[in-house]
Amino acid sequence: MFLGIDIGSGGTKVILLNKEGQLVEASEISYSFDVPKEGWSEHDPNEWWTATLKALTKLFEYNDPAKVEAIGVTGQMHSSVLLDSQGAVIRKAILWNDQRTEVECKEVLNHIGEDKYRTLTMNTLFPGFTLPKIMWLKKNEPEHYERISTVFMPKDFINYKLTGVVATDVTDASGTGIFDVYNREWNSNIIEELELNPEWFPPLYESVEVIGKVKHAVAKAIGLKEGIPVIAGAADNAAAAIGNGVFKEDKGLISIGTSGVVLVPIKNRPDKEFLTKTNSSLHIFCHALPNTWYAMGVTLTAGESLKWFRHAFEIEDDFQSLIMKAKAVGPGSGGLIFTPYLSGERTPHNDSNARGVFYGMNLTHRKGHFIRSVMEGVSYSLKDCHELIKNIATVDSFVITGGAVKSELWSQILADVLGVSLKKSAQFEGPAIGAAILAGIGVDHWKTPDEATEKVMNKDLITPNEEHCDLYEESFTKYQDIYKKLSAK
Ligand SMILES: Nc1ncnc2c1ncn2[C@@H]1O[C@H](COP(=O)(O)OP(=O)(O)O)[C@@H](O)[C@H]1O
Ligand SMILES: O=C(CO)[C@@H](O)[C@H](O)COP(=O)(O)O
Repeated sequence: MFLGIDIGSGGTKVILLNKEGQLVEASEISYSFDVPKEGWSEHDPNEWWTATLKALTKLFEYNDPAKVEAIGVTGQMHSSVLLDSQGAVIRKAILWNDQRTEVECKEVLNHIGEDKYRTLTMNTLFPGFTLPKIMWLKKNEPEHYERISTVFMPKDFINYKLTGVVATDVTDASGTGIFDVYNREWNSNIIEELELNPEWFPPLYESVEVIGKVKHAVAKAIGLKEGIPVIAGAADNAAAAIGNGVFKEDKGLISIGTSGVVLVPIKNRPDKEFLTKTNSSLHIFCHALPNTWYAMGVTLTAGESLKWFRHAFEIEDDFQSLIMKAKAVGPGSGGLIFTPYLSGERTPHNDSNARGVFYGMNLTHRKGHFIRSVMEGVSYSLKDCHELIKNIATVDSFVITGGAVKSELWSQILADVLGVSLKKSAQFEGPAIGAAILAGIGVDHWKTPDEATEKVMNKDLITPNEEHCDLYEESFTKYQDIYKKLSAK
């Protein structure tokens, strides 16, 4: 069996995949990230490790850990884990949806030159990326900056706890802002220009490469056999794509987890000419198989918008009961429109000051209208991403994954808003499954992801309802107008 571990933003998920690619068991330990200030988000990496151990204890309650043959870890992207020279965590990780570094992004882009920076990395610099966080620390927390010995991502930290090896992979390095996505290597130009220490950035691997073996003490504590290989693993969106068989340009992935993404593999290696056709709010990153790349639009607060709504209004109902209330309301939520910019937005606005709005409230609106409008608003934001992706890739079909896939209504709303058929993944633990598949490839059990996924990818097809599509098309225009009218940009 192969073990997949996913350090999600809302919980750590662990899964076991058998050698036929079937999901044997899954377990999750949920948590929430800290929001110490408006626009900030942080999480203690040690909590991710504790959650991993707890989730594994649950997973192995009725499964034999000695049957695990390889391990793949994945996790949220960009969230900076900083270690000192003793391997201790210096401070809480600053997460992918943190917006504190708008000034540092501008400073870096001014220093290097915006066009040059984009050519060097294939991307613009978003506040959630790792580089501006390092620059922020230099200015605001010099006592922490001085202690930095390693900069890596959440899944790399778990790999380090498992193996003692400091490493990262090309998919996560892509989201640091210090990485040459075209050549799949650290960008020495940026490192030199910004006077960063090149030793902070770990040795690079392709996602499927083995970085080391589980340490004796850890193997003993979990009950694993001695010497189990751990692969480098991949960023969560790349892993989710692999877990859903999305690694060629014919198929795309849409995910609604804490964040929302629209992802398509790119046909050819992305070059300067490709960049001229590509909106700069899209991400161009290395994919999890050697010599492959993808383009991605990101909505920062997707599933998290519904979670926020539940907390903000102290609603006791679970997601299922909450969504029942939305079901009773017709498409369009009686004219109520929500913009999900609760922690700024990347695609299409790249605006850390964008904020959420409920627009069009009237005396007829009830709780169900608000819940449905949140689900619709998140879907509109993914339509914004989809529109930009359509300009650069022709994709025959999209698979939908993430926690929101548990809801039939949300999946249908998304199909109606986008006006495209969606294949709904049978499993919502896409990233963890993808990590386990990559582990299977890493130890030569499978050659390609579809050898693992073809038997298990039973996906329901969700076809859009044409009447609803027309209505949503009109609401989408109003949704876009809200940002245009209220934006401070
Ligand atoms: N039963 C459900 N119905 C609809 N949405 C759900 C349900 N359970 C969870 N979600 C949504 O899924 C999100 C979490 O998705 P998940 O993929 O687990 O996120 P992450 O990987 O970021 O931790 C929640 O924020 C919530 O909006
Ligand atoms: O920042 C991004 C992608 O660039 C996010 O997609 C994070 O990778 C978090 O993912 P989830 O926890 O929502 O899966």
